Amino acid sequence: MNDMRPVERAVETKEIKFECRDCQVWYGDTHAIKDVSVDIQDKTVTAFIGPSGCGKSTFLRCLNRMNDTIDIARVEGSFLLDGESIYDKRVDPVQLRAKVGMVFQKPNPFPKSIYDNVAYGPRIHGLAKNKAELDEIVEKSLRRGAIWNEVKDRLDAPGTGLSGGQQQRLCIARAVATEPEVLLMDEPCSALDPIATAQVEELIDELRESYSVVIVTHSMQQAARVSQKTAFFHLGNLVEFGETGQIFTNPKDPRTESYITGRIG
Ligand SMILES: Nc1ncnc2c1ncn2[C@@H]1O[C@H](COP(=O)(O)OP(=O)(O)OP(=O)(O)O)[C@@H](O)[C@H]1O
Repeated sequence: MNDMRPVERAVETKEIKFECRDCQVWYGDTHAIKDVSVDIQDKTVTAFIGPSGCGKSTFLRCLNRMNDTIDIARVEGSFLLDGESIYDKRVDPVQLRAKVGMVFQKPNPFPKSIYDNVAYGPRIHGLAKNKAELDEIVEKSLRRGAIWNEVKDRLDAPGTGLSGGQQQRLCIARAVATEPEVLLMDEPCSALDPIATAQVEELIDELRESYSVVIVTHSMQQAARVSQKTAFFHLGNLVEFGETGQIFTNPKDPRTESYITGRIG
């Protein structure tokens, strides 16, 4: 039979990496995150946007238990990574942070060589059996961080001697060296010039092929350029979450519209 019906295109379904439900965070009496529920997909860049103090970084830090390090912070709700609670008593936060890596606003290489910056995580997690394997991990990670060509001849030089943009790519290489599944980035370009920012944005787009990436950004242009999903936070609430294109062109909530058109922020 000559079947002329159009071939149905496979719908691209991405796995849910993080399933967050009814999440709350308090700092003492300050209710910083109010009843937030969101699904974060694998192999996707998700941007968290919103005015200063709305809770973007607080929520990001919940995803690898960085708020545990803040005495007055209290976290409630369900945070499931691949279906398992990351706040379960059996979960070791150090192991969790190898799986859910983080890159900070200000590049923060250790006061060690470029090589040792990247080798640090694999060493403490016992990921290499010998020096040759470690060398391989370091090279692969620096390549993923899109900085290998710039540093391959000076791996023993201090990481702190690199330019700001190179330091940030070194920190990304360090974060991917432990083979994480999720990469959290808290305003990773805010200390970088436009050229270094463009390099890191390009890198984020490549990292999406392997990881689930969550980025906090103050730049709506950046969110629009690098992310496929966007979450808009306001006063601790997750006001709107959806496809980045929809959030920026056809927001459903008037608060989102006010923010993206520059009326609040
Ligand atoms: N360590 C802390 N101790 C006490 N309060 C905190 C702490 N960190 C954040 N807060 C408060 O929690 C709320 C949310 O802050 P958070 O830093 O998560 O917001 P943000 O959206 O990331 O802001 P920004 O864009 O300015 O970085 C704010 O009211 C802030 O003052």
